[in-house]
Amino acid sequence: MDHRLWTFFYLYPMNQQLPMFSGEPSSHQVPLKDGLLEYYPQFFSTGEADTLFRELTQDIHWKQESMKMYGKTVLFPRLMAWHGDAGSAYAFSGTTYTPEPWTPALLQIKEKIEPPAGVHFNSVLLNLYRNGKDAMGWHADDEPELGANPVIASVNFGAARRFMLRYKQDHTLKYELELQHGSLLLMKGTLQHYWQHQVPKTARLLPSRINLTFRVINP
Ligand SMILES: O=C(O)CCC(=O)C(=O)O
Ligand SMILES: [Fe+2]
Repeated sequence: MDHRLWTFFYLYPMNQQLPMFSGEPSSHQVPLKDGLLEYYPQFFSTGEADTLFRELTQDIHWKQESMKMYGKTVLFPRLMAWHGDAGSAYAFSGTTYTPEPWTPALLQIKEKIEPPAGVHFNSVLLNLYRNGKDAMGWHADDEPELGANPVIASVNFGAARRFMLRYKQDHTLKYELELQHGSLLLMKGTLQHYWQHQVPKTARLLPSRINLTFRVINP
């Protein structure tokens, strides 16, 4: 099927509140060219998501990190934190991050997402987007320590934001969804080889949003 048709087909039901008749949260498979997304709009109940959002906002030591670009120090337009098993150090944009230990809230989330993800995660990168001006530019999660075809589990709390994907070799091939409060997005297969993703800035006045990407870091 034409890719734009897929986009329309999947985007429509994704924003609906689907009734859940079984105990399992419902999900949508998005079979992209050379990659796979699986979206669970209401993976956490609203009550659970509200509590986790509050706990993470308060308990994480959020920091504005910087990176060197063309000899200049540039602040990332968001706050970040890195948690995980001791020994899962992670190099990102020229800096090596040593993880803080797991907190009860992080362990609670990790235990709940591991069955659908089918892997045991040893680390999580946290990003706090303070308002619509905070963002993340185009990139792929393709650092060598993530291995060839990583499963990355992205968990979202707070303001809903656009999550855009583009095919690396043909930017007209695109997909986009709005990541909701309490949702889980699994990125799988060869997605990180062939696709980039971003969370764009918006002029809309938005409250804060927390995204967690659970990862398996190979030593
Ligand atoms: O905030 C998001 O939804 C994306 C986060 C992301 O791409 C990353 O942490 O690598
Ligand atoms: Fe990413």
